[in-house]
Amino acid sequence: MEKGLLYPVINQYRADEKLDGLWNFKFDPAGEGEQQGWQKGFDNGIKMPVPASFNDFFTDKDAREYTGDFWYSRHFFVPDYFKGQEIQIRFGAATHRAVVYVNGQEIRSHEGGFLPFTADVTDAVKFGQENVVAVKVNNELHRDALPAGDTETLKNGKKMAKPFFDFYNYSGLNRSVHLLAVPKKGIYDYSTSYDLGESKATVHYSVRADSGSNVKASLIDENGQVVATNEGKSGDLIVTQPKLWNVRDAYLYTIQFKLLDQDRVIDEYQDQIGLRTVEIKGHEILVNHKSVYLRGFGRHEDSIYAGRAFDLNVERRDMNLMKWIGANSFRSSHYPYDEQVYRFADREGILVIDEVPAVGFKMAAASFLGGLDQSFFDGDWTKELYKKHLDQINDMIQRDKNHPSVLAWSLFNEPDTSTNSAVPYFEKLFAATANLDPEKRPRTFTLNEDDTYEKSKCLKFPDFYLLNRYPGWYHKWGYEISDGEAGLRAELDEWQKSDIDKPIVFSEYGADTEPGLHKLPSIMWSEEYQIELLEMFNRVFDSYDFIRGEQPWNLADFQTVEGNMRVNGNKKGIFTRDRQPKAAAFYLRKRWTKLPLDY
Ligand SMILES: CCC[C@@H]1NC[C@@H](O)[C@H](O)[C@H]1C(=O)O
Repeated sequence: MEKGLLYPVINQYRADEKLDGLWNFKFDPAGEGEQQGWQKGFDNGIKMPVPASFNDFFTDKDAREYTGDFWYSRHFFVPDYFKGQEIQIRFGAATHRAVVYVNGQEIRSHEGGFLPFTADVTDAVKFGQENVVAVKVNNELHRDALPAGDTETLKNGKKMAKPFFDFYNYSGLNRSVHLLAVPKKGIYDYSTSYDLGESKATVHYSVRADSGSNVKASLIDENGQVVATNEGKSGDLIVTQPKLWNVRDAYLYTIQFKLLDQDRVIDEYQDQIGLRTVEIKGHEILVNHKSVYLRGFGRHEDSIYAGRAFDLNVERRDMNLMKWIGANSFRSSHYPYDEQVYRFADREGILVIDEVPAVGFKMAAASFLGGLDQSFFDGDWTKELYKKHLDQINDMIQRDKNHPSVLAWSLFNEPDTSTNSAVPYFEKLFAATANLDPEKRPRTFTLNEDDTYEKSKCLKFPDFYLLNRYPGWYHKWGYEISDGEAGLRAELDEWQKSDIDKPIVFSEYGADTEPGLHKLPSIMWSEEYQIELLEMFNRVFDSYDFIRGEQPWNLADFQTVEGNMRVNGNKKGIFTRDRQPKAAAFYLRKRWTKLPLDY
């Protein structure tokens, strides 16, 4: 668990210098890096862009598919005037694990390829001089790590990733790297929660900072007017006539904390927040006590050239596509996205179901690759897996808890929930995560095809349900789709007859579609069939009032491992991988823009 994951800010107490750009890069298949002294830095090697996945830059298959250790290194200057500050190197993500060295000294290691971590390098840097950072990264997949998979060694001795999940194992320093100088006794974290009254809103805040200091908190509106202040490390900021953060109608306040030692300001942190509440009531999802019907997508951080790297240009385009089509939400399938994505969503009024990379926790996924027939939760890997799983939920909630866009936390994607061993694992995890979020937002996970109402043993845990269902594609496809609809309705009738009084959101459904393939009458893979499948699901959604959301899979086509079921990746996108519309995009836009934006 990280000490603090505050997003970097610049002010008179805090400096932030990005270390993005070309780093030196080397594969280390023989595991000889330390022995060769690479931890002291190296100037030879491939010039590798950061942030980026390394995979798609290469023209040879061994490099693209490389699995194992690989190294990054670059020089960086620490100015003399940073002296007295805590010097940190903050990695937005190193996929999947990393060891950080500065001037040859090992600083720390980190596990988890989709969340930030900070290396305190204060005692290792030379002030007023050039320094060198080296990072050993490893992208192997294991059953006791997130996301789950295996790493096999081929007969030629090369390692190969065998994911239990359907996205390419893009690896590297996928997000920005920052050199930070912050007060040694400063603000480590803050959290907020909200109460909305008739004509006022109360911001309950709490600041984690060095003992012996005090805090002056202020709330500032979009015109720069201070609308509320309070003294104390925790307390209330009360806003009269508040402008609430609403779905697709965002209003952001700046919250500012000044840390005082006696009456001297020693640190300051400012961030943008939105005044809103989230709750589940019966089978309704409520934002500011108003029912919301989710429309949007499962997504991936995925684009050509830089793979899984965060790309501001792609994010801007994706947000515009979602606004154009009439969406109001997305799920960060299947891992926490770059922090800038949530800041985009905060500004655009888009709701996010934030998902931890607990994907592939199902032997069916592994047996897709010849796995075992046991439960995923009674393997010799389960104990270690649980520790990492809880750690990454902790960090995801600690990192993302102050975003108004975050609606809920998804703790798994399509896990095994139908075996007896699943129950104690879920029991323990839901108990351990119950109080991590100061706002107590709903926790959930997606239910795979096999985890139906009658088969799943874990339906008591989630606060609402995310269903991934694929009649019309993985079964009852093509001309049989009418049977697929009948089967889907039969399952939903079971849900309806049950005493379950929680919302259901369809978080995945769809058809692989080759853009430009047209056929009358339709056949699978044609653009016409993708629309017919969506029409079938929408007929079903419109028949059950406890269905409170529709998020087809996926916003855009994305890269996966190669295989006889993938044509250069997963083609279930409503948009192509270069973000152009398939015919289904116009069909969904017609359906969704009929609804009010915030409905
Ligand atoms: C039947 C499981 C469907 C599966 N669900 C998880 C996604 O990550 C995959 O992309 C999707 C697919 O196969 O299209």
